This record gives sequence, C-alpha cells and structure tokens, in this order.
Amino acid sequence: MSEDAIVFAQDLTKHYQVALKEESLLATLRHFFFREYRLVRAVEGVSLAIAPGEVVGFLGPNGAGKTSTLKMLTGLLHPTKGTARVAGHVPWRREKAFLKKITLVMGNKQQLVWDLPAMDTFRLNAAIYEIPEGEFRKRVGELAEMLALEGKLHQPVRKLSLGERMKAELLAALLHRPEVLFLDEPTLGLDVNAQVAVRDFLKEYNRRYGATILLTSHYMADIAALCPRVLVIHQGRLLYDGALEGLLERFAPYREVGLTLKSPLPKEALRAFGEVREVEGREARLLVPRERLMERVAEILKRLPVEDLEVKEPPLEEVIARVFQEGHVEEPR
Ligand SMILES: Nc1ncnc2c1ncn2[C@@H]1O[C@H](COP(=O)(O)OP(=O)(O)OP(=O)(O)O)[C@@H](O)[C@H]1O
Repeated sequence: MSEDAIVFAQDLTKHYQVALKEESLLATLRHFFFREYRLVRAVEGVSLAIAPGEVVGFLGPNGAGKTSTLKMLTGLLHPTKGTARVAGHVPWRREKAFLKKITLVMGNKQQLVWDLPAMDTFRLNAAIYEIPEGEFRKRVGELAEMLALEGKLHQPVRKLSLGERMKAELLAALLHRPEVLFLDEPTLGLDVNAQVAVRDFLKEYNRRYGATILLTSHYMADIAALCPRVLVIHQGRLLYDGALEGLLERFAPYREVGLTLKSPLPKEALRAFGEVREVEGREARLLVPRERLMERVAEILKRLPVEDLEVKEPPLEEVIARVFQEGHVEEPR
C-alpha cells in the first residue's frame, strides 16, 4: 500500500443482488416463494491510491460503477469484497472523525432545504460539525466570496438559479473544511458560465487548502481543466489510471487535422488522407495516425486546395467515447 495515500482502495468490489420479477399475477405469486436473483457486478476489484492534494478525474459511461465506488469510499455502502482507507479511516465504519474529514457532493441530490435560506442549512451543518460561531462566520464569508454568492444566502433556496444553488450546495458541503472531496457530477445541468465558475472555484479551493478531490463529470472540459490524473472505469473495472495526456497517447494514437478548403470537396476526395470525421462546406476534420502525421500533412498540402490547416489533439469526448465503445481503440488508417 502507498503509505502516503489519503485515499486508498484495494480490490474494492460491489455486487448487487437484484430480484428478477415478471409482470403476470402467476409470476408474482411464484416470485413470492421462489425468488430468483441476478447478480450485478457494479464494481469489480478496483485498486487505487491517491496522494494528499491530488485532483483526480473519475471517468466512465453510465452504469460503469463510479457512484458505487464513491459510495464505498465515503462509507455509504459496504463493499462485497476488498479494503479501503480514506484519511486514515475505514469508510464504512462512518466514525465521526472520518465524517469530519470528508464530504460527498452529488450533482443530482440536494441537501439545502428548498423553502429556507441556504444560511439556515449552513447553521445546521455548523451545529452537526461543531464549528464555533466565529469560525463559522469566517468560513461562510470566505467561501461565499470565492463562490461569488454574497447576497444570495438569505433568500429561500428555491429563488436561486441552478448555478447559484449548486454553489450554495458546495458551500454547505465544505463548511467543515473536509480534507477529501468526493464530487459526483458537481456541474450537472449547469450552463457554461456556471460550469466554469464551479470549476474555477474547485481549482482555487484545492490550491488554497490542499484538499484532495476525486471528481466525476460528463463534461470533459471539467476534467481537462481540473484533473492532471484520471481513472477510467468501465463495467466495474479500472481500465486506466494515469496522466490525462497518457490517456490520449494510449487511446488516441492519432491527431486531428482541421482543414479549411478553398472550395468544398466531397467526403470521398478526402478519404485517401485519413479517417474523415466531419465535412461541412469548406471545413473538414480528419483523423490521422500520429506516426504518419508529417507525411499526410505534406500530401494534403500538395494535393488539396488548402486555405488553412490546423493539427490538434482529438476532442477528449471522442477519445473517451471510443474507449467506452470498444474497451480499446481501433487505429484509424
Ligand atoms: N442499489 C442498487 N441495486 C442494484 N443495482 C444497482 C444499485 N445501484 C447501482 N446499481 C447498478 O450497478 C451498476 C453501477 O452503477 P453506478 O451507479 O455505480 O454507476 P455510475 O458509473 O455511477 O453510473 P452513472 O454515471 O449513470 O451514475 C449499474 O448497472 C447500476 O444499475
């Protein structure tokens, strides 16, 4: 085990037993006496170690096992198998000292009371976490400033915009100044401005307090902005644990060539130069294997009426989609 890891898991596994049930009355009666079960292998032998202060992205398609993993690491679920230690505790013992060191924010769940001002929930949390009054005021002031939430905390939560509500949720979840933040889709459904605000806040929070963050998000911009390291989970198993750039190298051994042509060309005319991803008017996007990039670019410039050419990494969304679709990636021609 990595001695200095603040989040550590070995062979963490969660299987759910789901009762199978058919619709007919007979089936319901039969079900009563002879229940049949199906095993859902939600998390399958996940091992990981995260050092204090790291910000790690946790990626996976729907149903991959992210939430189940986060629930085990925060002690909401007992694992079927495996061990974990978070901030020096076994999470599922749910010791008070442990709960003071962690927080879990789920973008689709809300702890703020809808009809009350956010400040009322903050006060409740201050009592639960035994935060003295002076310290409480200081922290609310500091966090409200970082989140640009001043003036929003005394009106009923239902009057806040979605972005403000999410920021207030974060404030409530961070009031006890946890060392480890587990964030499940913290930017879910937010507009781009609010997404950027939450992202910038998390970056600043990590820098200022050295908090460790494990974060899931479907928005790759969040991951690219925040997470130097990513874990990729698929069907309950970790497929990748390493640098974000490494993920691109390993799963996207190609570059994207963006072209602006002097006049539009049909897709067929571009096929000889790479995998055609998109053609719209005079604009086209091709995928080209990394090791053949120079040669292909030279050919394109020689043979096509190019006005402008740009070489980029392929969009992270596309790379991830390929990883999930195939468990590995087919190399483009
Ligand atoms: N309480 C439960 N009982 C039975 N099956 C469950 C339960 N919770 C989750 N599952 C199943 O376990 C698998 C993993 O679910 P989990 O919620 O951990 O995935 P996820 O990666 O968080 O997905 P999403 O991004 O959709 O939230 C899925 O097949 C899901 O249907």
